[in-house]
Amino acid sequence: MTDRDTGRAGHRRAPGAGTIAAGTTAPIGVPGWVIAAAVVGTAFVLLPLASMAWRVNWAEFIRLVTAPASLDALWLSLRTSLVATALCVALGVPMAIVLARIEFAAKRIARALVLVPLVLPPVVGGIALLSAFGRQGLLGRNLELLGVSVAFSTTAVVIAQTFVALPFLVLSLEGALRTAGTRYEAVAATLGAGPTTVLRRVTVPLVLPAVVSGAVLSFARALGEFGATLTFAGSLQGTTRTLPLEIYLQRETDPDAAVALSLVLVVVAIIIVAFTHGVGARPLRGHRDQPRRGRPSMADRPPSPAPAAGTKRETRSGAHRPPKRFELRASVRERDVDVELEVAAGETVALLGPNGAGKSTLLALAAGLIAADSGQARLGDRVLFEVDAGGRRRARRPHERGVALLAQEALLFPNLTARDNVAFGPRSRGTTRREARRVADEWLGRVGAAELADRKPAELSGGQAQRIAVARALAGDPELLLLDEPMAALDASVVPALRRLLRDALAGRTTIIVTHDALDAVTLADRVALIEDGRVVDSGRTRDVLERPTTPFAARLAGLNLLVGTLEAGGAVRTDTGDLLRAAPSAGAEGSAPGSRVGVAVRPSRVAVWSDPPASAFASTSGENAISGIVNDLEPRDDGIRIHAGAIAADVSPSVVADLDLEPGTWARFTFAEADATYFPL
Ligand SMILES: Nc1ncnc2c1ncn2[C@@H]1O[C@H](COP(=O)(O)OP(=O)(O)OP(=O)(O)O)[C@@H](O)[C@H]1O
Repeated sequence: MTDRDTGRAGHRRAPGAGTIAAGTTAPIGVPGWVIAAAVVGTAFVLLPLASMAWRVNWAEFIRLVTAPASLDALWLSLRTSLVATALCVALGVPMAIVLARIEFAAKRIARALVLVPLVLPPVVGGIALLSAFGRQGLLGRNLELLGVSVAFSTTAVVIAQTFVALPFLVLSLEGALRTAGTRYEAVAATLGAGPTTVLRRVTVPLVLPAVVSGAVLSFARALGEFGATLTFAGSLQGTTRTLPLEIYLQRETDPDAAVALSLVLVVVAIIIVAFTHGVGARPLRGHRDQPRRGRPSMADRPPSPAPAAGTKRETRSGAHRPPKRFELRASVRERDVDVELEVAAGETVALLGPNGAGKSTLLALAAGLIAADSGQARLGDRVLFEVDAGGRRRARRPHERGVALLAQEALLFPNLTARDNVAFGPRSRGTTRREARRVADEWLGRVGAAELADRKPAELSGGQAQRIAVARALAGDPELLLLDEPMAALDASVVPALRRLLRDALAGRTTIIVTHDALDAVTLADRVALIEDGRVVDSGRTRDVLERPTTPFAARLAGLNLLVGTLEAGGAVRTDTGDLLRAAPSAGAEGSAPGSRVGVAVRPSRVAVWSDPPASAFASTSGENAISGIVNDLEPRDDGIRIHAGAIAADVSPSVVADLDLEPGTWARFTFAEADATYFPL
């Protein structure tokens, strides 16, 4: 059964959770022939290198590699490769960011062209460079007029090396950026960070290992560059004759020197590869999936409870900006979402709906993470976005909205400590470093995480990380707080403490909380809005919506059966499936006219189950309501078994299921008393 069917939160796996833990080897073995082929492959790579080491004239080695011409070449190679690497980083990082983060029409073509030098024979690259920068080249011709001669200079060596090495950096960094995704960047923007701050404090630190390994690979490629350099820069000792060129020349005149210098290059290559693997193997991690072993620290325990309070309104929330009213009316055609929602100043609205209903889309519209095709949103008297009749869009960017988003996962920035994570919002909004840290410490104290301030996210459990994420979202004092299933990814044991924390923190704040859990709606929200198939289908006081569900989803959420039908004269209800039911009118339903559409609600625990009904007149003679149907699901529950048959469900004990021999496909009769059912207008 799916979440959509039940309307309840599906169990979401913690990242990395699984039968075989990440990092372990699956105990299924590897076929012997694969191992044999791998050994042959390894020998194929190592044999030439080992042979070269064997050929080296060790007695003369030092003299050969320290000859003036060799040292000149080595020194030139190192200098030019370093400069080329710096150029690769300076040009390649922006190129990779544009390719990974911006959608534009000719993107595939642009990517293919950028990567061409990777597959081009280097000599062809050299000719291309001559065509651009040579004396008669497209640019070179003009440079010559200015007295600048590029070809056959050390500058030409750097250009040739950069030309062939740049794709390595772009390729590895673009892949890393795609893998990292944009979720951290979206969170940073909603905390108030502008694009440059997001790039500097979030994106680059996240992919730093890829930048470093890409740079090292580029350096290695630059160091080994031969064909393009020879064609474009020539072979002038001390000016353009790099180590590979020197080796090539020496091969004719002094083979021992060529082999010795080759070995030097091999050693440099091995060091580079080892270093790249070391860096690449250490990706930045988010929080741990499991709590630390050993004695639980204070911070592993739930935070101290909020001050005793009767209702959400009465709880203390600390000083913050006056709350603002939020209004949204928007459509997103691609997702078939067309929603309208208002949240009063200081109110918390729980947004409930089945999977794919449009809840996250609504939050993304409010946060500015996706664009609407029509409509507008306002926060107080500020317009967040507006699409006019002609389709022209005016929108504040996410960091200009004063809207904070707390997602299912904490998404703490892995490179920052807990304190710096919480200080991120205030810092992004221009607060001094000192003040931001003070605010961060205050919030960490409020969420019961003061002693975690200096830990990195990788040293936190999921519950701890989410508490710090709450502090981070609130430290920037947002005018609208968006919570996207903030407890869905957490272990059940830490949920009550976080719910208490939120209950305190949300008081007096304009908040939308997406949840699958009716308990969240009851304990945290003033009002609920139900969203189904991209439309808000119902909204109202939490109690009212749950007591008088108007859709099957809402009924399931409230743990009620909902039988929809038409009111008949005399107060009975004829359901859409033809059953005649008697139920008490709910408050406000007394005046309903015959022929009006009504819903009948009854708790599954008040429904009795019988084996296949022979007596069709049972209902009218016994005073009980009766519905017959084919059992389509048996659902284990904490206190028994829920039997589903079409629109009705009944909670019974396992012994009843055994006695009646119930299983999917069998007929059963479901009965309930008139006094246990209420009807209300739809
Ligand atoms: N990135 C996307 N591109 C295109 N369509 C999307 C994208 N994300 C969601 N959708 C579609 O938009 C609709 C609304 O999805 P949304 O994620 O807002 O639902 P939801 O109520 O948040 O669901 P869930 O409870 O599963 O998170 C769905 O039909 C979904 O398939």
